[in-house]
Amino acid sequence: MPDESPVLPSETLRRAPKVLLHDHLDGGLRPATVAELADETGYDGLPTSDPAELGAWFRRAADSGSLVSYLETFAHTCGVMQTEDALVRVAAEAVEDLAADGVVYAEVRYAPELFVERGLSLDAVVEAVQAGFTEGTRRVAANGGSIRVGTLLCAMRQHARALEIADLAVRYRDAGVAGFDIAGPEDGFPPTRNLDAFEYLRQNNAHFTIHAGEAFGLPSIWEAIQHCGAERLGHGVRIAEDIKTDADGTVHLGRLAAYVRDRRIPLEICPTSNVQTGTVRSIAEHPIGLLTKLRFRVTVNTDNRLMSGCTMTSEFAALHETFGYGLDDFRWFTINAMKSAFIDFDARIRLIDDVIKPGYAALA
Ligand SMILES: O=c1[nH]cnc2c1ncn2[C@H]1C[C@H](O)[C@@H](CO)O1
Ligand SMILES: [Zn+2]
Repeated sequence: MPDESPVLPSETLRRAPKVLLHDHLDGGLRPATVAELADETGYDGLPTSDPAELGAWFRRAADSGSLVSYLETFAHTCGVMQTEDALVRVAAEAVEDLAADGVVYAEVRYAPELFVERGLSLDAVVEAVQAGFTEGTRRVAANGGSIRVGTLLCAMRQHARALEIADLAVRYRDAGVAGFDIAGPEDGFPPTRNLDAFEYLRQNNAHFTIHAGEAFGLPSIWEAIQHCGAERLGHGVRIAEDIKTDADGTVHLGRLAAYVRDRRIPLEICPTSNVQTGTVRSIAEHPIGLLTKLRFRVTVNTDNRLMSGCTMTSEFAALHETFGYGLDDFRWFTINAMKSAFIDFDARIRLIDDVIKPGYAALA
């Protein structure tokens, strides 16, 4: 770890090409958009309509120390995302915000089943979000930028619609849906409740990740990989519980941790979110330091930009400040993420060779 590395200005980190695999659409709205959509759609549940106060409120409420209370504020973002117009707007703005943050490839996820309260069909939800991503990508290109966005469809663990959502992901895979995920409360909702969905996805050669090893420990990670067949782990941070370090610094990997590392299973690490949900006490104590040193396939992600008040740039800045990571480390996280994306191999290689490597070389 390059402790003596020079201080990297935030603008350098912003310009560095970044790849984001774990970002929730309903966790990344602009506060002003939440307020305006509430007004337009007649949603009256917000604590305030002032954008600055609203942004601060979301962050405070998410600093909750538990995943279950962290998830409570999504009722408000989902509350204002119940029309096609709202979904198009939120999706288009997400792409603009990610591009402004220096993200060159993103997989943005959401649960279609949360946007049907006012009568939209699941298909209409997916089509509206895809239209928004297309519009956002067009606006970025019109401003001289470039970004590619893929979609992951989530099923909520506490509902019983995973097979239906898996089918939706397969049906829309040629329209921009790159994969599937399960999200929501982890404790009490093991991933094996959705085995039929994972079986269906595997039969259809479709990709999926699973939120696991955030609010629940090793059994959740083990089930996600060995029973369900997850290709990546959403968070996966509690794999550190299977790693022991002796007083003399010798490290021992348990069988599950060794398997995750040997198979290069990507960890979608979201440092700030993990502090907010109480998964870890602080960024300084975050196992990303150990996992990176041990060369797990670590990726860095935002999770929920609104609730965490973060961006990819700010997550990189926090890691730079806390662990002394420099551009070589950020390039490594970025290439790890690009290799782990759910788009085709040729496209991943092209982004690595034509965008990421030259982008870091230009900063060096
Ligand atoms: O970190 C998370 N863990 C589990 N579920 C989450 C996390 N962040 C967001 N979600 C939930 C809330 C959203 O409504 C849902 C789909 O984006 O996923
Ligand atoms: Zn998440």
